[in-house]
Amino acid sequence: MAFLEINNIKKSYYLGKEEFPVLKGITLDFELGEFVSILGESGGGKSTLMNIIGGLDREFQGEVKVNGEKLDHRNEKELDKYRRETVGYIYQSYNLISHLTVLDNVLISLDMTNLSKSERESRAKHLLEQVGLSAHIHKYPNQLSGGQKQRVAIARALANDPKIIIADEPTGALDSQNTEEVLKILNGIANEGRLVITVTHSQEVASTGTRIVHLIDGKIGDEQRIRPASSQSMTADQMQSRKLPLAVSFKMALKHLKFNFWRNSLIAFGTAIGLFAVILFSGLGNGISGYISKQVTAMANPQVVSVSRYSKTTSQGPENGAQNSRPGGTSTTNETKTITESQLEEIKQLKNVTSVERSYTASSVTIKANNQKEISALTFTNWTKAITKESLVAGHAPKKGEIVINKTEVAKRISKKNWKDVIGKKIRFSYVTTNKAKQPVTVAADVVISGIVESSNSNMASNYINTATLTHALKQANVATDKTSSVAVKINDLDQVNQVTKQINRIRNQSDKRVFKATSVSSLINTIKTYINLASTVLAAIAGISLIVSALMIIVTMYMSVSARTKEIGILRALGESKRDIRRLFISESLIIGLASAVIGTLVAYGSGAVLNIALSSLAAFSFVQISWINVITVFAIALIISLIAAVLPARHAASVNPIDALSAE
Ligand SMILES: Nc1ncnc2c1ncn2[C@@H]1O[C@H](COP(=O)(O)OP(=O)(O)OP(=O)(O)O)[C@@H](O)[C@H]1O
Repeated sequence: MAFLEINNIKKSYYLGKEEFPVLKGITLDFELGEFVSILGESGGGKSTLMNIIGGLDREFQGEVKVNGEKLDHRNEKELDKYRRETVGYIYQSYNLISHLTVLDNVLISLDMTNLSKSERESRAKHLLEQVGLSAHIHKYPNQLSGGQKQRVAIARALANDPKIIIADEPTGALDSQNTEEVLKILNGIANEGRLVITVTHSQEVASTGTRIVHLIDGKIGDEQRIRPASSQSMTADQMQSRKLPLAVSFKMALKHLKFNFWRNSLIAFGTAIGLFAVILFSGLGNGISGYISKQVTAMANPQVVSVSRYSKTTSQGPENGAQNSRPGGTSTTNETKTITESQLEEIKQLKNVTSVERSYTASSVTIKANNQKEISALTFTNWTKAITKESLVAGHAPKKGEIVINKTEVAKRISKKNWKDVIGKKIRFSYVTTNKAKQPVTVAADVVISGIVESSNSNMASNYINTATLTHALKQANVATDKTSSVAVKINDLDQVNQVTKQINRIRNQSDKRVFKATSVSSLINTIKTYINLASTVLAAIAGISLIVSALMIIVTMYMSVSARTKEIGILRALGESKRDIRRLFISESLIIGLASAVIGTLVAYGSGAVLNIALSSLAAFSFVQISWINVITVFAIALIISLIAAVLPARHAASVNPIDALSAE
């Protein structure tokens, strides 16, 4: 039984409906140790026959039997394995992969074997030494002569220790000296006990083999035995083939990206711009919301809810004490509803409420320091838990008999330059209001300045007097202290603030009317944060549009890469790589570009964030750009998803290329 049998092979090409028969029933037997030359005129179907024998062509009639077993050419995976294990190719045009070194070109085949890394490398070096190329293993194909290239191709064809070597015009592009050397090597290969089948036009080449087969008009003409086949049998197979591991596809992708380093770096940079913008805008959003909540919580305690009476007409309820209301709950201009003791109790009973303080507001207040002019038209409120210590720029919160004054409104007017020195000074405040008998009275007291606040909100009362001191002065003037329009409600847990605020707002009286209007700073912060989030999301979305451009860029690059590398795809398929391996190769390339651009985008965003923070530090001692881990992870995820999506179509296209057409690509 012959090692390779081909029986009644028929193959036609079709142009439209017109049939062009090329092979018209070819039957041949081949033995191991033979060096068979197939001679025939140009266009006679020699390459077509080689593609069928080599397992590249699946569209034919007839059968190919290897070692007595029929090759199922309908089964693509079986053919991949056959090419990987049994066949080695040598072409007229060498078909080396230009971006891989000589050594790497030989290693591609070996990557599909079960040899260890060091075994693969030493075998590749050994094969290159056998063909006399030891000194050239780190060169790229374009740095070699034609004869050297063909010897690399021979070393590569032998790498996986195949039983069959198919050589399609192996000396067609070589001068006589190189031709002689290559023929010697091929004869040596046959003598080792392999089957060498070569296609040639040259009678000289043909006559160096063991047998010549003439192909005439799509059929076998005469056959000529020149000498007997080598009787040497091949040593038992040391190697077994394996599917190409993912890591190898990844490494090959890296090598190709390295080969076209600048072009690929530009693409990665282009993609990185969009990612950078997304990450920076998100970081800016984080920073600004952080800044605003810091500012707001510095102004007022977020754990305190300000409660006033609910009124439909004045739905803009007073915060932190009504501006237009007078202490004692009486008002000269407007009938503002006051909070009674029992209503205050009702709030006190609510869960999570730790204390309720009345908020007294005094307007048109006059103060006088020793030997100084009067300062008038001021607004005072009592110091409640709603006011934070952070709002103090100097001194401490007012204890009994003390007051905290506003920096610009009062302190600087008392002492322009040394405004901090006013702390400890005694002042007298006074204002006119109505007493319980609705008579105008003056409320006055001597107080010591304990601290200074800087209010950034001019609408807010910005001088704070100790509560006990104020109520004492009110009582002395016979002004009611149990009816105010506003109270400060302290809640024990920041997380409960919104819940309690809602609860207070839901309280209804006997006639089912809403009683209170509660506002908390945390709800204000939340509202502001929502707006900032919205703004930064819109900005990030705009940046996202540039990501679409990036994705298109990767798609175009990948498509260009596929068409520029059609031949490489053909070579890899001929070496036994499957469609899946080709797909993985291109997807890996795209993923690496995506990953690189995410790294670049993140680094540039961190860098420019730091620069922005320094530039903005004159505005406030705060980092306005705060890039979080979530931002970084999101951007990496976006980059990987984009590059994956961008690679899918080109990679599928690459995998679907017919290997024969790919090999004949220019
Ligand atoms: N994909 C194809 N579609 C249509 N016709 C084809 C195709 N490939 C080859 N042919 C035709 O089939 C015939 C045989 O081609 P093949 O390449 O096998 O010849 P060959 O004997 O190897 O020629 P040469 O010695 O010039 O390389 C030629 O006439 C060629 O034009």
